[in-house]
This record gives sequence, structure tokens and C-alpha cells, in this order.
Amino acid sequence: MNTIKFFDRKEALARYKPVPCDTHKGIQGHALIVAGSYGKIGAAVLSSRACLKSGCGLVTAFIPKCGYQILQASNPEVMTYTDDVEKQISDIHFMFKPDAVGLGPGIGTAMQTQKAVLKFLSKCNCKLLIDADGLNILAENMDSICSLKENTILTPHQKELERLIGEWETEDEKMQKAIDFSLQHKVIIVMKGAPTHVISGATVYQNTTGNAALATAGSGDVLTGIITSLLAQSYDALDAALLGVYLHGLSADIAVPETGTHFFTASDCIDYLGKAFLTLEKS
Ligand SMILES: NC(=O)C1=CN([C@@H]2O[C@H](COP(=O)(O)OP(=O)(O)OC[C@H]3O[C@@H](n4cnc5c(N)ncnc54)[C@H](OP(=O)(O)O)[C@@H]3O)[C@@H](O)[C@H]2O)[C@@H](O)CC1
Ligand SMILES: Nc1ncnc2c1ncn2[C@@H]1O[C@H](COP(=O)(O)OP(=O)(O)O)[C@@H](O)[C@H]1O
Ligand SMILES: [Mg+2]
Repeated sequence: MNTIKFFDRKEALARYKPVPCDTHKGIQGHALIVAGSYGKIGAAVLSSRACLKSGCGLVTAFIPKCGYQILQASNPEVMTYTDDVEKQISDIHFMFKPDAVGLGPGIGTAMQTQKAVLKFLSKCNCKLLIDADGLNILAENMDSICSLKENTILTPHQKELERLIGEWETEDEKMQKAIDFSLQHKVIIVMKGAPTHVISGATVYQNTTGNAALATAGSGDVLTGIITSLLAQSYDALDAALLGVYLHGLSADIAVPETGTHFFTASDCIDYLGKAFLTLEKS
């Protein structure tokens, strides 16, 4: 069995890079969030807002046409590109070079969305995180996994992981299958759960933050935004994944004594992110 490294405050401080005082929004990274479909524009709202609230200088969301007003009204700082199709993504196009892309929350698995995602993956050469339906599309088209750039981050919950690596009988078998998958395809797996494990080849980290309040709709979409933001701010993929998971859980840990577990939503996770980042400023 592989040794597991615990990722705690000391590890987070070692990887955290304070924002330089002479920076500007052009240096702080431009992230692209590809998310949403009719009925799930919330996933795009949450992930793009979390991305912005984690220090990214510029955030653009690529969404289906029906999400335009919702997104602009709820996140005025986020720029948008819209698909030509009303209810789902059918062709991912944009006119800038993103520093990082977060793809998948709420996009669904309609055939035209699958085609658009596969076309995008075949030519994407920037830092990339794939979540949710992005992973489900990958699982249905496993040939396309060879087109992923090294250190692409995959953020599956248990069911999404099973679709990618197949069933397991024990927790040890699940971990070994995930490690083998990470080694074979040279991807970083954020194996979401309680706790979350970050798997980079044979190296496994166990996160030490987070609580049951995160068992609420959209908390994974928020994680996608945080990690994509850190990637765009020039953290390398492993550091972005580790620090993102840590801050996401810490935000919930700071929030819960004030909100209680039942009241906590994914939006609260975003609202408390500032306090989570502040704990790294005070060393
Ligand atoms: N406001 C919005 O727009 C929102 C949009 N969203 C978007 O919706 C899309 C579908 O996402 P999804 O994850 O709900 O669907 P899906 O992959 O079928 O998984 C469901 C099944 O998986 C399991 N399962 C899940 N988590 C588990 C865990 N931690 N640990 C263990 N098992 C777990 C569980 O299976 P069961 O245990 O019931 O067998 C459950 O029934 C996706 O694109 C997402 O981004 C959501 O983010 C919500 C807010
Ligand atoms: N009981 C729990 N303890 C700690 N973290 C949890 C718990 N339940 C869920 N989480 C975290 O919440 C997030 C849920 O992600 P996901 O299932 O993708 O949600 P969604 O798709 O609704 O956004 C993951 O980061 C997971 O680790
Ligand atoms: Mg999810």
C-alpha cells in the first residue's frame, strides 16, 4: 500500500504564493470556465464566481445562450462567451488564450455537447481541469484520454470515478485503481470524498480540511472554480489541486461555526473563501 501524505496548514503555507503588491489583473491570470446547460446554469455561476473569488485577474465563462442574462446579472465581473445553441454547449469557441480552463460543471452529456468537448480536448494545449459531465463524457469516449496534456486535473466524485476506472470491491482496490489510472494517463486525480485524496502518480495526499456541510449541491462546482483560478495564477497543477482542495474545505470549516451545517450552501463556501485565504497570510 502506498504511503499517504497529509496535506495540512504547514504544507499549504509551503505552497502558497502571496499576491505581489505591484501585480495587475493581466498578470493574475485569465481563466475560462466552460459550464452549464438549461436548468444547470447555476453550475456555471458558482464555478465562475469561485474562480474570481480565488484571486484570478480575469474570468470568462463559456455557456449556452440561455445562460447569458443569468450569468451577467449574478456575476457582473465575469465575462461571457455564449454558444450559438440555446440550451446546451455545441461548439466551444473563444477569442483569447486562457491561462487555464475548467470544463464540465453542469454541461450535460447531449451528443452535440460530447462532440464539442472531444473537439476541444483534441486541440486544447493549456492547463486544464475536467469535472462533472466533462468526466462523464471522457468516460464514454475513453480513446480521447490520450489527447489530454500531462498533468490535466480530473476532479471526480465517487460515481464519476467509477465511470472512469470501473467498479471496485474495497477502498484499497479503489485507491490502487485510481493510482494506476493516474500513472497510465499522467493525470492528477482529485478523488473527492470525506476526506478528499489528491493522487499524482504513485504519490497520494490526504486533505485535512472540510466537513459534512459540503454535502450540498454545487460544492464541487465551487471546487472547480477555485482550482482553475489557482492554475491560471501560475500554480503548477499539483499545487493548484492540493491548495484548492485545502482552501475549499477550510472555507467550510470556518463557515460552519457561524452558519451551522444545515444552512450552509455552496454559495456560503464561496463567501467564506476570503477568510480561508487570510489564514495563509497570517503565518
Ligand atoms: N445548481 C446546479 O446547476 C448544479 C449542477 N450540478 C451538475 O449536475 C450534473 C450532475 O451531477 P451529479 O453529481 O448530481 O450527478 P451524477 O454524476 O449522476 O452523480 C449522482 C450520483 O453519484 C453518487 N454520488 C455523488 N456524489 C457522491 C459522493 N460524494 N460520494 C458517493 N457517491 C456520490 C450518488 O449515487 P448513489 O450513492 O445514489 O448511488 C448520486 O446519486 C453535473 O454536471 C454537476 O456539475 C450539480 O453540481 C448540482 C448543482
Ligand atoms: N461529508 C463530507 N465531508 C467533507 N467533504 C465533503 C463531504 N461531502 C461532500 N464533500 C465535498 O463536497 C464536494 C462535492 O462535490 P460534488 O459531488 O462534485 O458536488 P456537486 O456536483 O453538487 O457540485 C467535494 O469536494 C467533496 O469532497
Ligand atoms: Mg460535481
